[in-house]
Amino acid sequence: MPEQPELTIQGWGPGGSRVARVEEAPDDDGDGSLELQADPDLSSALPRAARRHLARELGWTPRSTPAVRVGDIRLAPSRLPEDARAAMVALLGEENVATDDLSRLRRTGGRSYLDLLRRREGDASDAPDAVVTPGDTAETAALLALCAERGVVVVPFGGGTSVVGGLSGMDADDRPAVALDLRRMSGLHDLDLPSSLVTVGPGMRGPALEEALAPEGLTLGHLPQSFEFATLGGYAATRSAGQASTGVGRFDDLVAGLTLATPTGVLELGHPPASAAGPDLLGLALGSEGALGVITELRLRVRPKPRTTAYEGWSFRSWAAGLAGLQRLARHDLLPDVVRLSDPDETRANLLMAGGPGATALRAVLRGRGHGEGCLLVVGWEGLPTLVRARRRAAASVLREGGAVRAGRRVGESWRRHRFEAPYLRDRLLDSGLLVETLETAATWSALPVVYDAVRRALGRSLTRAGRRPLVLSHVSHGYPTGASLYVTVLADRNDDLPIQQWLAAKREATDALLAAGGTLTHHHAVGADHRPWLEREIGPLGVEVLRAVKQRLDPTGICNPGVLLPD
Ligand SMILES: Cc1cc2nc3c(=O)[nH]c(=O)nc-3n(C[C@H](O)[C@H](O)[C@H](O)COP(=O)(O)OP(=O)(O)OC[C@H]3O[C@@H](n4cnc5c(N)ncnc54)[C@H](O)[C@@H]3O)c2cc1C
Repeated sequence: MPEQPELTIQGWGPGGSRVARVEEAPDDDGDGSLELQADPDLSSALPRAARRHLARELGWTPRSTPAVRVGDIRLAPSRLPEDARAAMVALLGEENVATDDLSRLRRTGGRSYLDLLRRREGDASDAPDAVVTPGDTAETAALLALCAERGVVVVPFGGGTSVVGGLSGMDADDRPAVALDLRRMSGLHDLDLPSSLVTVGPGMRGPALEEALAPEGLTLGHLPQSFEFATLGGYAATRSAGQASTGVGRFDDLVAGLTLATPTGVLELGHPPASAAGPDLLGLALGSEGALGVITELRLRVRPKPRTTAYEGWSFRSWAAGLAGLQRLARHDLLPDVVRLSDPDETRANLLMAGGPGATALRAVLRGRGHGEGCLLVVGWEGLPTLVRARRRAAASVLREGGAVRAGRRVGESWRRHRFEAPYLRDRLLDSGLLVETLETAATWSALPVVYDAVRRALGRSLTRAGRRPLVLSHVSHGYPTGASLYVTVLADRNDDLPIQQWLAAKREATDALLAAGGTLTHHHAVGADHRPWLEREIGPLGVEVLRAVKQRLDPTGICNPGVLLPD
């Protein structure tokens, strides 16, 4: 298996060994799916109209707020006791127990706005004391037993793309901690073609799996925005959803079985194709975020690579009309594989960011049809040509009945081409004095409009400073018969004196508001450290007790990622 590129330390994209720079992004991989915007300068990363729009909406003047040099990031010496290190070396070999600064820095935290702020300000106080890389399930289980005996916290580390503080390693007892890096377990172990099942190591990333499946004409089809760097084990541990999850299913739906190594033994979970042997324990491991043990192998459902794809745009006069249109598609079982309805603010921002004559012409056409303040919907179908044609035709007639107007294939194809670029742009906006963060939830069709209003109001209230309001961009994606997820991107003029407190207050207000309105705490980002104060509101005190009891049985000394999932 070829080396997978390292994620840069202070932002997004592949990084060199010292400096985190977006110029190091690779070229297009040739199949048109990863056209990355590798531009270090905001003025060329964003069209002038989009910059003017941001400045006007946010009352923001771009200013230079660069990250400190990676070499200036503060890192405390490793606290791993020498005898524990020696025992780990005896188990894994010297080359698989690292305590040097760069290895530790590379495995520090994830990629939330707060993680990035800390690293950009030179703070790595949450760094692990060592990085260990076991090679298989047996070594992982032995390492967990060793750490339990010696009181060393273990934080499984996949791609490092958590956006909920999943890798913070917080521990009430402040014990030494190791990052358990899964990169040595990234092989394809078995392909059961008749059953459409593939067995893989958890450290493998999506692009490597897709590359390995391509010669067989197969695909997994899980495409989150973090696709380039996140791992398959990370997806399972966080219950991830990809951009085509409406069609192919969430990552939970793709896991047929897995192996979970815990400090007290190894669990083999899942029995494809299906089983009625009591409650499904596989569900306990999915979304367990390293708090119950380490996922060391996965059996995943794969499917034929689609023979045809069709992406296109539609426009609705209003957000309410757009939501009603999606609901109608869901009721008729006609939701496309990719579905993404932007609210008026996101629609305007996307068209301005796209820039160019095509986007300008489209805006004029939409204005002419009374959709000037409307909502763009991107839809995509994939599969056998006859099925794609039939589903597309049926969906088109339902959309038209709901007042939608076709906006053309270029809208859909353009979204598809640029869909992995936003995190690169985020780095440039962070360099220019902005707060940029996302949050997500899901709600039933009936609750969704209320949740949407509540989140926007809460963010507006919390982030308005001296009359300057934030810009809140939302879209609905991942449709279900009963509802959909809501994804929110927020931009605001950063409070340079108290940037962390500024976001913590906004996040608190928004989370309280979305829960009160009937949304879930998280649709696909997981609980991590950031959401755990609210978990009890979602699953109740007895639910939390049940999880605690399971953890107590599998991890009696509480060394498995104690900073996530369960409230203090
Ligand atoms: C720019 C960006 C875009 C994103 N887009 C999406 C998106 O579209 N959809 C989506 O679902 N998420 C998205 N995310 C969130 C993130 O990518 C997912 O949560 C992903 O599943 C994390 O995978 P990872 O390998 O990076 O895990 P990590 O970040 O390394 O770990 C995440 C959590 O899982 C635990 N863990 C990791 N591997 C294992 C294992 N093998 N066994 C046990 N526990 C483990 C870790 O301890 C941690 O608590 C995005 C994040 C970023 C930064």
